[in-house]
Amino acid sequence: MSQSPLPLVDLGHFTSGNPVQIAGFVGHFGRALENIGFVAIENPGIDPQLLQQVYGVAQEFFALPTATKQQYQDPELQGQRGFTGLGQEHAKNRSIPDLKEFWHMGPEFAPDHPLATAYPANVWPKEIPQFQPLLTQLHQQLEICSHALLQACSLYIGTSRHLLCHMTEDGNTVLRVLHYPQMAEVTHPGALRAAPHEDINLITLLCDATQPGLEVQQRDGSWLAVQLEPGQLLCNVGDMLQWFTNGLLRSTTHQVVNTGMEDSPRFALPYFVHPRPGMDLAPLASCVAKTGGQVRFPPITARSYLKERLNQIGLG
Ligand SMILES: O=C(O)CCC(=O)C(=O)O
Ligand SMILES: [Fe+2]
Repeated sequence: MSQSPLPLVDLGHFTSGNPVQIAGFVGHFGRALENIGFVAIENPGIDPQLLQQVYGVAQEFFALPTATKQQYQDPELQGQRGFTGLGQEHAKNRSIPDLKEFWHMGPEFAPDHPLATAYPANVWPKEIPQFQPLLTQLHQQLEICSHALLQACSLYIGTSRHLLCHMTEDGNTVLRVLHYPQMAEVTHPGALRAAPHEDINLITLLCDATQPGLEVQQRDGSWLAVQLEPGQLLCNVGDMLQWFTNGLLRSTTHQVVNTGMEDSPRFALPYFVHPRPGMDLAPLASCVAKTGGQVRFPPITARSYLKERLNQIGLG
């Protein structure tokens, strides 16, 4: 396992830099997504105090009795909103479930919005009144950050600056509050906190987790342990963006390891950016040109792609 750091870029150079800094950001960010698929972001615009408050309510929620948490697990929602307990999600082609439980929240729409009934409504734990406002605030800050990163990505892949943002407008973007319990609480031999997997969506933003454990697979197969500095955020490419860019940008395998019974509980906050369900993910011509001219993936809507992939991981 290697410890060399991931590429690091400063989002301030993109959002308030001069033209040279903007171009530098686009180049560094894009090349990192192309080479490793993961990049650390300095100055992501996420309030560190808010992040600590969110981890505080996450700790409070997951410390509730299992029966209380299960009130927020609706089998009809198949994990798309509210609580999902231990033993549910597993990586693709793997039967042993991951050692994690989580909470999902999605976008909120006004009742007269055309997509108001397209996604399940959010649910909120009544035991923790601050859960909803804090998560909603974090979701908003992450959305702003994701827009800047998607713009930089669009410029890098040679399309109009707003194309990827436009694709994600009213998409089913989900904030996941993850809890990996202390190992002594679980018994499944061979299970990992998160088995090797690739994310399904366009890009993922990962706030700094409360404990180490995340590892990214490098091109030579070795695992790189990721350790962010406080205030940094990770961005990685998901399979939908790899598809849409004809493989130019790399959806990299990653995992969360547990090293022993003494592991502390770990909390993490991935934000999975999704396109609108009707968007076609057929590879973009500019990316086909940059990847040798052969179209590698057929057209498919984000809706069909997601449905198939959720089925493969026990959430569909
Ligand atoms: O816990 C982490 O740091 C990463 C989680 C992750 O990769 C996922 O939920 O897809
Ligand atoms: Fe992931």
